Amino acid sequence: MADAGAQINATATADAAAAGRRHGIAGIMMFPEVQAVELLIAVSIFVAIHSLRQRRSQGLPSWPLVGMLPSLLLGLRGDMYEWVTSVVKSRGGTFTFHGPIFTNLHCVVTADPRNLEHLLKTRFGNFPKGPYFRDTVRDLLGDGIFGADDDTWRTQRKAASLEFHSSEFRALTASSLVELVHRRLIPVLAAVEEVNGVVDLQDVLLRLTFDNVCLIAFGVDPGCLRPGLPEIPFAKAFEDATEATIVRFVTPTAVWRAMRALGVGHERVLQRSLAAVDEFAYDVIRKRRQEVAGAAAAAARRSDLLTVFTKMRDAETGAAAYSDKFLRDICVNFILAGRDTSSVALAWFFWLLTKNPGVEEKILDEIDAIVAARRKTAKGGEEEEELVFQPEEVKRMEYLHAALSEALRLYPSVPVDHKEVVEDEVFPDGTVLKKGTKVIYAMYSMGRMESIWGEDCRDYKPERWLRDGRFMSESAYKFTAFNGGPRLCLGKDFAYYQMKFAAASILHRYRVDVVDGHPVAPKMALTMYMKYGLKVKLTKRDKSKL
Ligand code: HEM
Repeated sequence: MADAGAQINATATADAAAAGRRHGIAGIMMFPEVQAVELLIAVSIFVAIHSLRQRRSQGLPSWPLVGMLPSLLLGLRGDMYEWVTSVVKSRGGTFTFHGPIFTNLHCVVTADPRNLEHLLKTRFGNFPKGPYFRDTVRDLLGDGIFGADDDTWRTQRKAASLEFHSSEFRALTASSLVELVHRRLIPVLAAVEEVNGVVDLQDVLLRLTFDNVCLIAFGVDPGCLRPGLPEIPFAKAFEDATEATIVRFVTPTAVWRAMRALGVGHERVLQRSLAAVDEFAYDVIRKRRQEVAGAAAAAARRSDLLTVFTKMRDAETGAAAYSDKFLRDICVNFILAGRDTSSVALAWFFWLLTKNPGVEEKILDEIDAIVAARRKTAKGGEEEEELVFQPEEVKRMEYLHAALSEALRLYPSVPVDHKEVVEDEVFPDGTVLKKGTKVIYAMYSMGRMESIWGEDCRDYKPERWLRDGRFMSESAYKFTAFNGGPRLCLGKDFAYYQMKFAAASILHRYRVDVVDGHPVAPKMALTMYMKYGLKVKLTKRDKSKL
């Protein structure tokens, strides 16, 4: 055998030498070219076979070194959410994304309700937010509920849950909304209507919910929603800090850490805006502690989260249960959770109404019936100066509830969410998950799966939520806009109340028309903003109809 090998080698060397002799200097130079071409052909065949195999197994071509990144980049050029939807659908609900080597882009993406139930409820403990998420958001969110797991999360969840279900808190949410909608939102819209102007409704709604959630979390009104729509330093700092934090998710960890250490780029913006957020937060906390310590009448009346948590005492020592830093984290997390979610949902809802006038008619009929019933029972037929919807009336708006749920099904405020696998696991659909795998669940895609909602899944049909005219909720693992299981959105009831109150108050007074030609598209962010806002014109309704 050794001899045969040696003979082949000798023949090859002789052939090569002959080729070199035949071509002289040129032959010597050509020889490496021949090798390069052969190598290129070999690599091309390998890539083609590999890519075809991957195309079959994952629905996307996967290339050596860069994995599926080229497809992702192509997807990012268009509508990212639609791209994910098409891929996830082609794979029957779940697919594995292979990112480039040495990156943290590998993940499993799922839109299968069975997997969602497994992940959010059945095996909840095996799918925490995880250290990657926590480390990335820690500068902004600290140990607050959004990034926390285990006991840190449980303690806050329990305390906040008690508070969210208390009658004082409900009263606060109702009264703060009356104040914001009637003293601020309606006057701002009236001013626009009077001059036949155009306004970005998404911006107005974002201001409304930012002020509202600050009132609930801090007991302080930043005043974003005011005539002239002024820029408020705290709101601006909060927005900048959130955006700079999001950039970290698409930047390799070592890179943003280095940028943070050097104080450059987005990290510089983050540091500056965090300083402004903290200055505002610690100032409010200091004053509130003084108020609580002095047993001031004002503190006794307050039921915002900050006051409630400030009053909590350690059972053994009787000292304040929470540090200033922890109080800051609690408030910042609630503001993040509640500031944009309801407003972007409302923006999509108003846009859907302009496309579906039949739905708007039904909402108006429902509101008209409620208003008519109130007028019938009003003593001596007295007319109110201004119609303010009462909590029990808002509760009776079942069609509106369905129309908002349907908007959230198609445009969930949180379009995708993420978890990390602690121990090796298998999803109910058979997908194998290795320890440390990131799992993305695609809420936006779930609203567009025929397998979940039927052939008409892309149609806006509030009726799918109604049985005999009453709203019927869906499984949280099918309609995942509010998450599900132990981490179900804490603000869900409040958000519905807020959205219904604001929507009914606007629709009762104004017809909202999107400006002709205004482009509507989702922005690629952690929240489902409209990329270009929602430019609208308003027309006063004819009240004599009522
Ligand atoms: C339409 C409006 C809203 C939607 C669609 C929504 C959706 C969600 C989703 C998807 C999550 C899970 C996030 C995650 O774990 O990564 C969540 C969590 C949460 N939401 Fe909401 N939310 C809304 C409004 C609100 C409001 C107004 C508040 C409070 C004022 C709020 C408070 C929270 C809190 C505290 C959590 C964390 C729960 C936990 O981790 O235990 N949400 N929400």
